[in-house]
Amino acid sequence: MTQPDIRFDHVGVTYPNGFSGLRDITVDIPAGQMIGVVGLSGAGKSTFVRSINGLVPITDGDITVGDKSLRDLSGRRLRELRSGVGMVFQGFNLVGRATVLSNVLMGRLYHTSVWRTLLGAWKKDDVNLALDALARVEILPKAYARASDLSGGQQQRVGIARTLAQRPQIILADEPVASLDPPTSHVVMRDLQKINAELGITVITNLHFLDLARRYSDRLIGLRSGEIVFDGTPADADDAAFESIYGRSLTADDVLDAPGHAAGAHLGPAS
Ligand SMILES: Nc1ncnc2c1ncn2[C@@H]1O[C@H](COP(=O)(O)OP(=O)(O)OP(=O)(O)O)[C@@H](O)[C@H]1O
Repeated sequence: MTQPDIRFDHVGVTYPNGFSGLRDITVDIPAGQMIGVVGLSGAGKSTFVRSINGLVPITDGDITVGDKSLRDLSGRRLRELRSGVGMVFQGFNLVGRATVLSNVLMGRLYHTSVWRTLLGAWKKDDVNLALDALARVEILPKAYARASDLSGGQQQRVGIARTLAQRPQIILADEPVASLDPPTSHVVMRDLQKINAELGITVITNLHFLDLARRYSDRLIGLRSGEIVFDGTPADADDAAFESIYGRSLTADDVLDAPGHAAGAHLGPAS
């Protein structure tokens, strides 16, 4: 199956309260790229990422995923598009009292009849797919543990495995490491990078920390007030680029691995 390119054509998102989340975004994302979306809080990163699978409806322009237009896509056709676009969430979104394997099998829901889902009568192929996905993120031994008994990093890897079980062409990761400590953040980002490199799946990750975005992406898209103010390789992202994205110079709060930077700690006010 050919992987789809993603095209934003003059896309705008105006929320029901009139707030403009994205303005006139035109950008092409060829299949197979590993993209880091960066910007200040409120810049529109989540809106950008979530518009690609219709979680946030666009109000101007159009997004195409392969030959499918998201404009006015609803019902069965929207579900079909979403079946090829996996999503990884900041809060993992697992069912805590269910096993790891059951959570991963949820990635097969679109391809499974209601009676099989209700009875837990999963097809052997689907179970094998779920076990393979767990092996890929190196937590196969936890397949029969309760999801809530896992550490945050392990839970996020289950979230990634669930997405992989979906056999997606695109993975959208919305702040996937925001709840994790620095070493675990690197593990999860390496998983996403590996999946991109080995399976050719387009991965679009919205990240608060610039050093993570630079290290694990091959292209950075910088947003500010709902507009693209930077689009280039990590090597292009010099001080001037940071200033245009953040409207100020880089501070320790923008970097995960700043010296003495504990998880979630703030070294001082942003200048
Ligand atoms: N449902 C909504 N209704 C109204 N405004 C919204 C809604 N969702 C987001 N916004 C606003 O749109 C802007 C962009 O939000 P978005 O969540 O995309 O930013 P972000 O860059 O991901 O920021 P953060 O890192 O804080 O999540 C923000 O000003 C936000 O308050």
